[in-house]
Amino acid sequence: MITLNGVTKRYGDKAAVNDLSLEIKPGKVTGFLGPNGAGKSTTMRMILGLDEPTSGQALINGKPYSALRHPLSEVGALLDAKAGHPGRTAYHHLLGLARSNGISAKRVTEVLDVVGLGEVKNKRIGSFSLGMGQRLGIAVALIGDPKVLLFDEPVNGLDPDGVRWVREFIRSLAAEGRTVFVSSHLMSEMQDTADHLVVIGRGKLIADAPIEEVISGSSMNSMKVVTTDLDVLQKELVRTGLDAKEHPEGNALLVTGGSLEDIGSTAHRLGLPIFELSQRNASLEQAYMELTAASVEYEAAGITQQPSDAKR
Ligand SMILES: Nc1ncnc2c1ncn2[C@@H]1O[C@H](COP(=O)(O)OP(=O)(O)OP(=O)(O)O)[C@@H](O)[C@H]1O
Repeated sequence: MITLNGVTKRYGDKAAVNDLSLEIKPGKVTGFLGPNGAGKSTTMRMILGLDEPTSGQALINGKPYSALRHPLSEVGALLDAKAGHPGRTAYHHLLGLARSNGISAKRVTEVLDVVGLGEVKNKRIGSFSLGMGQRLGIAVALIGDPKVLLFDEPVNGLDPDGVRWVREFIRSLAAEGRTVFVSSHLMSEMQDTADHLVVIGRGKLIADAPIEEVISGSSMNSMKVVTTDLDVLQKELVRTGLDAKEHPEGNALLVTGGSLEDIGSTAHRLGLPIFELSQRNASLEQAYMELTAASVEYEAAGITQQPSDAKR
């Protein structure tokens, strides 16, 4: 479990992280989202004891990182996959880390197998592809068999096979009951990986909720209805407080702000037959864009963020 109690980090006048309180729970993947400069890396660094909060506390299993007696056995992190001397073999890179932390050489072989690097363990890190480097970074995070794991942009630059492997691996770690906290800018990837989301903007908490709740809160959730008299139905839906307009596909209405039942009962009351009544859920990307629209730090002049097409 990771706990943040009113954590603030100031750089001069600027609060990179502003009074953040959170509990990141075990047994699920918690996605960590926010625009560039929102404070994600700073938050992760404070959890890992690499930055000191200006005020508040960042705790791992109830203790600040500095108070952990065997840190690698309590928390593992993938922050920069390129860390490690290029002339060293994967095995020796991990062995050095294991030895200085009282971890057995057997565990080194074990984690190399777990991440699929067993056969290349005697190759130099410098010859590794990005995907292999990422697997090595994950092996480093796992070396002490910690219950808490942090991954900063773990699929950055990976090919589709690599992305899938990381996603399934991260999910399996949560399924084992570990606390898994993952940051990413790839919304579609987050939608497939995370159970719960924490969204921050300009250092402040914007959302802390199950992923379905974040998506269902989007105004981009819409319904399509097809009937014989679209004008009559549209007027009545608008009169009852729903937003109904012509559907971009034509010969239908696009309705937001109500439920399928609202539309069905209104049509029934008007005696109109329904030929199609369907719901289209927003994507995580659309929900995220709405949530963070007010907190994007650097926006290109003249470009407003438009949620992309609802079709996926
Ligand atoms: N060492 C530092 N000195 C001064 N300002 C800093 C420092 N580290 C971070 N900041 C500022 O704090 C804010 C948060 O940065 P941070 O890197 O945590 O954001 P982020 O959400 O990880 O961004 P990104 O998605 O771009 O990686 C930014 O405005 C950044 O410029």
